[in-house]
Amino acid sequence: MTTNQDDPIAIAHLHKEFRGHAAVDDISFTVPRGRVVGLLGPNGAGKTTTMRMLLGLAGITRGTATVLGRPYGELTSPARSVGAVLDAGGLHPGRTGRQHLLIAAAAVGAPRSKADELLDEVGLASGAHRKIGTWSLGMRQRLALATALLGDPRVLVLDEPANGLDPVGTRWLRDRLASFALAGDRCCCRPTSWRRWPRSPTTSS
Ligand SMILES: Nc1ncnc2c1ncn2[C@@H]1O[C@H](COP(=O)(O)OP(=O)(O)OP(=O)(O)O)[C@@H](O)[C@H]1O
Repeated sequence: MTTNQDDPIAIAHLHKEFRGHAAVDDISFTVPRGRVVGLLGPNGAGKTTTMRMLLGLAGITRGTATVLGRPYGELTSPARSVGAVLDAGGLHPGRTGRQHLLIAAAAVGAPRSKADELLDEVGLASGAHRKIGTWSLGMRQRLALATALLGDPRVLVLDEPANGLDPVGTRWLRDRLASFALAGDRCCCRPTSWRRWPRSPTTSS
């Protein structure tokens, strides 16, 4: 597959081995501006590992993965470049949703008002003062998405963001991602498990 290195996400001949076993084998794709692209493949096909390499969370064995033309580690303001949801289970259970978002806002230099605005937008305003440990999976997914949006990034990378969302939440997420991609020159990449599919991940938009 040919790739365009000018696209906001560009993956070229990416390969990852864990102790001699290939988790990702020579995958290439790009995510153009204004698009929401899904990465499809069965469990264990390497979707999450691909996203982790893109975000600098896993080393690359061979190939390249760039966001806005650079490896993630070379971005000058990563939070303003790319927002990510990789594991909504990683939130601190003893903090309230609002505490979590205020801490994250301070870390990326976003105003406190942005945290409250996003809590409202993702439908968590009424539960924001409860501890995250008491929240449902869908609520945690919404909070993770709000966290990813804090820096007003140009690119979103989301790993199975609809997990745990109710039908209304799933519809809201679809519309939100479409409007995100359409606003300016932004784009979104979201892996989705799909059983009964060849082992190598493929893309669809
Ligand atoms: N840290 C690790 N050490 C060893 N093997 C790993 C590690 N992370 C992932 N793998 C292996 O790499 C392969 C790809 O895993 P990955 O989580 O990327 O798949 P996936 O497509 O996201 O799966 P799922 O749809 O179940 O989330 C799997 O065989 C997995 O066991």
